[in-house]
Amino acid sequence: ADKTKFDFWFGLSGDLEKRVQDVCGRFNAAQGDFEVVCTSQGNYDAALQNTIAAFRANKQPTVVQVYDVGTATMMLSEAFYPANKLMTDNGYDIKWGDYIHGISSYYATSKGEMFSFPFNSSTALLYWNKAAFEKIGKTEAPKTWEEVEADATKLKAAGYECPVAINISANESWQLLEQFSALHNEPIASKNNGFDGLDAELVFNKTKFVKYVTDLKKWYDAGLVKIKAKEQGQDMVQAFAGGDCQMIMTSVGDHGTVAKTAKDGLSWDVAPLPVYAGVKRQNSLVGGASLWVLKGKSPAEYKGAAAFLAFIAKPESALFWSTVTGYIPVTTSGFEYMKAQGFYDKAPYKGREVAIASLTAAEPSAVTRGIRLGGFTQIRAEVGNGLQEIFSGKSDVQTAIDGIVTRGNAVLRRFEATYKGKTLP
Ligand SMILES: O=P(O)(O)OC[C@H](O)CO
Repeated sequence: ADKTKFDFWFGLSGDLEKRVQDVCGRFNAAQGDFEVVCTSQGNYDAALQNTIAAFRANKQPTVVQVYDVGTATMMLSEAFYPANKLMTDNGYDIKWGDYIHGISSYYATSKGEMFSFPFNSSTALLYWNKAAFEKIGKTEAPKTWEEVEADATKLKAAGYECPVAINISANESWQLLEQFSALHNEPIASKNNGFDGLDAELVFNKTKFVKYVTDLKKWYDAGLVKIKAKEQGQDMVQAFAGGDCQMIMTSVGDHGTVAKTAKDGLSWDVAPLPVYAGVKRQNSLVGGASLWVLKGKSPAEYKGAAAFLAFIAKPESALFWSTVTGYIPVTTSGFEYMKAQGFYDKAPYKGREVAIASLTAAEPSAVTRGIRLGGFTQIRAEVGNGLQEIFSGKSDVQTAIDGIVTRGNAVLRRFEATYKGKTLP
């Protein structure tokens, strides 16, 4: 019999795009009834925007990967088939309690229902060059921002031209604003980062974030921080893997890519992101994306989607996916299976446990559960614009961050008006 084909659109690109294709290939090889056709949309923003546009034209895929901060937009969109309902309708008994609580709670409704499947979960980490640190007499990564400044100064004096590299596009709102705020237990927005109402307002122009960006700019002016971008030939991950820059902050999802592309002999490791001295470290935010099923497809396609999602949820799939990327397992059974297989005892996977330690450093607070704000793609774009203004010297830090908040709040008010009378589920 002919196989039922269905589409899966996703946001990951580069090496991670190939790894998603590996997962699709494994599913297609594992059974004979369905064929998932997987297509990268280039990045997370595009995956969400293209899906919304396709939905309007009735050309949507059956399954789509939506990043963490797209959750509110999806939940209010009425474009999806709830994951929990899809699985029940197709005869699967998914143990939702098997999903690691900090991960499932990011995506769950206020009643604890799961409308999407956690897939690639991450957090941001500090990647550091051990050999360079040895040159300045250190065997450990800096734990505070004060230490980062001191270490970067010494690295610079020792001849390292790029002690810290950052990217400042919209995407890095994640590390620079969102993760930083969570670690310092500071809100991004009122109403518990939006979880408690569509009338939330951005507040990060009045938090420690302002001091942080002020310091980053000061360190940039002193040559301790360099800005990298793919458009200029090298993004920060490439700069780190190439040994050109000694510290970066990026997703543990990039761990596999760094391991694979690191220049010969590069000695490196990962550590939790630093916090300012005297701050009690909070848990970092769960990053990554979840998988949503869209409305308007045939029963056969839904059967395929359910089989695909059940396949991904298996412990063996967790082991495969985590091994080839850097993403953390999203289920307890996956994590236990990986430990039983000795995964974390082997280099270079050892360091991956740092991500779990960072995510569980404290019981999540009201502002470290996640972010649930509408239109967050546009808000991140505003964060990117504001950072550009600051680092190009066009605007002072406070003025630029006030501007991000004002424009971001306008995005939130438009979203609220679109869904007038509705509340988050
Ligand atoms: O780079 P990722 O996949 O860990 O995702 C980072 C952010 O959570 C995306 O919103």
